[in-house]
Amino acid sequence: MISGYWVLVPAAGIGKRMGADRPKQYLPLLGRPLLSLTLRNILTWPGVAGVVVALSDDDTYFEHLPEAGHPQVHRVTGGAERADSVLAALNFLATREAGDTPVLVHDAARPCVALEDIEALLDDDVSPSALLALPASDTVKQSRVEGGRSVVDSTLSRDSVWLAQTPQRAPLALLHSCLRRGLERGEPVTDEASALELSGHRPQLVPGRRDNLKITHPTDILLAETILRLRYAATEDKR
Ligand SMILES: Nc1ccn([C@@H]2O[C@H](COP(=O)(O)OP(=O)(O)OP(=O)(O)O)[C@@H](O)[C@H]2O)c(=O)n1
Ligand SMILES: C[C@](O)(CO)[C@H](O)COP(=O)(O)O
Repeated sequence: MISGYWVLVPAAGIGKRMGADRPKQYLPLLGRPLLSLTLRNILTWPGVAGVVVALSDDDTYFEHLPEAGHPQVHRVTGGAERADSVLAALNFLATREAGDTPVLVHDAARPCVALEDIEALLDDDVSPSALLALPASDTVKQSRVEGGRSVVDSTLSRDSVWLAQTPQRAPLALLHSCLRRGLERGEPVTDEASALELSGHRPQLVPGRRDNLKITHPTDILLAETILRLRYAATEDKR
């Protein structure tokens, strides 16, 4: 398993789809702010060299998190889109670490990622450019709009359909150059893998667990709390 990698955490979003009274990364899960749970999870991963969190320039919540004072946690100001926030974190890291430094990018909004998934992504046999992803297990429909309604256009083969998750992994200099290039071209870069793909790379897909959900809508809060409650209980039972 690789070590000495850095984890970049885009946490500068506003959570429009959550529709809460604050950015979703600060909503409570089991009584703790979501971002605190995600950072606490990350800081248990084996071999982490440091964490860079990208925050909104008007973020007044982060400084109150216990992880804000952690020596391994650094902060930068994020940007208008997730990719801009990731680029800000890469800019910070590029002045401090060698270009071959492994980097993992992990959404603040994914607190439930399991250690077994992280270990799978960090395995020595995995490509230096890789991502966790959920293989489609339902029938997959392609839609089109007819008469103002979404209707089925076709049914896709699920065998080659995966839902991208995070962390997504790549060497620092490669990700930095690919992301900069994608943004300069105005490409829709919604994850790190798409930036690499646009430059001709083919990141490896590593099967991830379904419980590594991204907290996006209100119902996801309840799902995540249930996942974490069961996980903590299972950990207690092992003691
Ligand atoms: N300008 C942005 C937008 C998003 N993110 C982060 O990227 C992650 C995944 O993005 P998403 O789930 O879309 O979060 P939001 O953009 O906050 O959600 P919404 O699209 O509903 O506003 C989140 O941790 C979010 O904080 C970020 O760092 N900078
Ligand atoms: C990066 C990501 O988690 C992969 O599924 C996802 O794209 C981030 O959420 P967004 O809504 O696209 O910003």
